Amino acid sequence: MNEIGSLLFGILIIVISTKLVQWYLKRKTYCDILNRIPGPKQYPVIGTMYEFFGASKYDFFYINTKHSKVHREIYRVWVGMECTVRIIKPEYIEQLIDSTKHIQKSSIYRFLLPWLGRGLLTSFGERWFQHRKILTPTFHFSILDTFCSVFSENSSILVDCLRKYSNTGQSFDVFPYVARSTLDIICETAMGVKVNAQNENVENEYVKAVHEASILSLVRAVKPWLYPNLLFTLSSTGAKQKQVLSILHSFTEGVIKERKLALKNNTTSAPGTDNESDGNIYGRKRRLAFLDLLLQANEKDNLLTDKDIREEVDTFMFEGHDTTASSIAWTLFFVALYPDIQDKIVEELKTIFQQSDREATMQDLNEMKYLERVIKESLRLNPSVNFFSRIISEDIYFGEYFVPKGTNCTVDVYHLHRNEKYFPDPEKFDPDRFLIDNISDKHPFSYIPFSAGPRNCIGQKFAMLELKSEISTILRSYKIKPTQRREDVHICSELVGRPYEGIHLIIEDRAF
Ligand code: HEM
Repeated sequence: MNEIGSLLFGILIIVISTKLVQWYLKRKTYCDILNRIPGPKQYPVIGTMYEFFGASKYDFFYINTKHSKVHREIYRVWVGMECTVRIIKPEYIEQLIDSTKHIQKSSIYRFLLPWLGRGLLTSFGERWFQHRKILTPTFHFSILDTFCSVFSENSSILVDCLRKYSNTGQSFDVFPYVARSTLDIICETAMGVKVNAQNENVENEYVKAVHEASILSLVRAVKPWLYPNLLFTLSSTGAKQKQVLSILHSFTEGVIKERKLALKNNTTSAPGTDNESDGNIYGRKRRLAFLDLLLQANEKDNLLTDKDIREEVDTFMFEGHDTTASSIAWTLFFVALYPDIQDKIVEELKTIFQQSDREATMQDLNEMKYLERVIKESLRLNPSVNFFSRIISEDIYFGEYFVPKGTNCTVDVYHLHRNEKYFPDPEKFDPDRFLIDNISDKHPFSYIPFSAGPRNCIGQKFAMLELKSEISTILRSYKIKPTQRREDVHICSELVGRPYEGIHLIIEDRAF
């Protein structure tokens, strides 16, 4: 090597070393700041991921949250080289989610992108704002009113599907039945198509694929070596995901295609069709499917592309059926465990329906105040969304702890709901915690099963009506009894917190 070559080589080494030192110092300062927040011991590169080594996917929830029992307000974990600050204190949660600044979901949601794309759950910025504005009217009170008959019809089909177990003493897992029913409901109400999943006797392919896609996203999240897309694509998890996504996307594409065709042939009650003016179709009030609004925005105003629609449909199909299925199953479990609470619900239903077997209307559902408290208490103890995450978009202080911009921050809903200050004897199932007099002195962010602030759950009113309709219809037909003890049913937190072993019930006909 001549002199110039050696000189250039020397300069290159100096530049690279300087950059490395700069990166190291910056990184060290960043890590030092975050390591002031308490949390488990971390190691270079792997961070605190060693906790997941050898664990089965069913342990994720308990590993993820075991530190919340020790650090009751805030702590940090390191997913490889990425820090996540977990917050449990209502005041910190309010700072994060009540603000319009920290609106972007955390980096963990990127694993949902192949499935849900940039739908409402995963998008941010102007795109999120525009889509939320387009979608909000679909959950208007007057539209929900027209959905109540769909809730009732599908709840009755669910009751029929369960009849074979009644008075037999045979225990069965109610979860798959409920999941098929909530899938039928979301398809019919939001998408305007009937898929009749409840008529199938086998596990529905779409429901099964949702389950698998949730697990695969989580498996990837705890294996940093699968983060690079290329490595993931080559892995067995990547291959499985490809297969599962093809089932999910063909299902939603089919739903969109069917609805588009129906709109074209004028066989629906969509806005802008001949049926719109009469306000009544097939003896029912006109229904405005969520998908119709999207298709309208696509056709008339060019606001949404075909891909945008597919992504929103995937998001709503997932958010709209898995969360509710889980909440219904958990609530049925609690109601089965506590017969006195079950009796009180039935008393309320007798007052409302006076022995009639008519369908529940919106007004009936609004009168189910005690059942509402039972559902709220169930969502407190086993929220279907146990955690959700954001990126800190501006430097923030949580109490004495500084968290720099760009850090992931997770809200631990499960442990928030067990704060003894707001929920004394937190493991006790007590629906009366939600009596008006008992909630007035609670921190507004101490109970957030549907999140809160600008990115709260858009479907929460829909969900509450659906839950009441399904649970009340079941209890008007059957007495339900548990076959598992509470301590034996574990949470399997994929994206939604499901009962790991299912919810096994015994049912008997009820003379209503
Ligand atoms: C018991 C049932 C439900 C629970 C517990 C629940 C809970 C939540 C929570 C906690 C979030 C915030 C998630 C996050 O920030 O990552 C959320 C968002 C969302 N939920 Fe729900 N949800 C339920 C039912 C539904 C239903 C029935 C629908 C649709 C029909 C729905 C649609 C959505 C959508 C689209 C978002 C994203 C909203 C946005 O970011 O603007 N959810 N839900």
